[in-house]
Amino acid sequence: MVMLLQNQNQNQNKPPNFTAIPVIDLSHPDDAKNLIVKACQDYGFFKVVNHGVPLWLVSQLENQTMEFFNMSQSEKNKYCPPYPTGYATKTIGPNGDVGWLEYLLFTSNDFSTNSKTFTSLAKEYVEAVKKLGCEILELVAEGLKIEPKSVLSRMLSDDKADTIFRLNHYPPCPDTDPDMDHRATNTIGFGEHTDPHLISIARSNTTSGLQICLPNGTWVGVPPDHTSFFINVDDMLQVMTNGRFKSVKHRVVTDKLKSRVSMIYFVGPPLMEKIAPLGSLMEPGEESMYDEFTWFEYKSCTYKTRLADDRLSFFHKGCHPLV
Ligand SMILES: C=C1C[C@]23C[C@@]1(O)CC[C@H]2[C@@]12CC[C@H](O)[C@@](C)(C(=O)O1)[C@H]2[C@@H]3C(=O)O
Ligand SMILES: O=C(O)CCC(=O)C(=O)O
Ligand SMILES: [Fe+2]
Repeated sequence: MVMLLQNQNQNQNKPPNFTAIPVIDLSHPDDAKNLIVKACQDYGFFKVVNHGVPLWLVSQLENQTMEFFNMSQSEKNKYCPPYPTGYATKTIGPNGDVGWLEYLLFTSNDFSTNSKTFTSLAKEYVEAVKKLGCEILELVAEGLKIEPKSVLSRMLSDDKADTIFRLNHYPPCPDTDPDMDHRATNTIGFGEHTDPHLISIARSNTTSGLQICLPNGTWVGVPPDHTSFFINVDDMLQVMTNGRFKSVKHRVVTDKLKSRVSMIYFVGPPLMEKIAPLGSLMEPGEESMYDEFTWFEYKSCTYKTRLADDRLSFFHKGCHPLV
């Protein structure tokens, strides 16, 4: 893959690893519900183990995904239907963002590529991850002590849930930056952003690269763990918890020698779902930080902005969205 990414070599001086990452064991739901809420408040980010998604499924889908990305560029380009679904390289979104990656993006349950095996594995994986998403959203409601416990998970179990499945491939990037005196620099694979949805459920192979921003503004590296899932709090969950949970800012840097592959399932509500802080969560006299809007309105705004833009700021009480 030939890539020319001008001004993309940023010195991200390898940050320290996030050693305090909350690890939630889903085989102990009573502990898990409280630990999840704490993790969402403290970092907007946590890792789940004993998640119930079969590891054979995960690794077979990863192999199939690599088979796709290992095809010739001209073969892959056949899978570039009109944005936002299908295969793309370098460009992220419609507004000029670029990264050192290629990816497949599926916005429906149709995972068609050249391989029937890929299609059926992707279907099975997404079903399993959807189940995991419902379980996590139920635990969030239970941990927050709000009823019914399906108050969040119902948006995902709804047939009209607006989800995205994304497979990212970051080829090795042998960068050297003459301005940096040949010190190691890292090229941006996926620039910093928050995810717009409710939660994102992500995993990767054993190559590092994912970094998150802690509430004090420090960037930390997330040590890869190919058998676990990493959960991000996204913008919609920040709104629905009236800011108690923080949508986590994250980015991906490339590796000089190893390729990285990640699979992310973005859990979005039905397009016409009205999004506002949950009434059952609000303390007496607590003011809503956001005006009510639909997920469709937020999503439309998302696609009019750049990756690093603070999209939520347009929806703060009294601000006028770009719709
Ligand atoms: C630059 C962009 C890409 C993005 C849409 C956007 O205009 C801003 C948000 C981006 C993001 C981040 C999370 C997901 O990867 C994604 C699919 C999403 O819903 O919002 C991407 C969008 C994209 O790649 O199309
Ligand atoms: O590749 C990753 O681990 C994260 C990519 C990402 O943030 C995204 O696709 O929204
Ligand atoms: Fe993301």
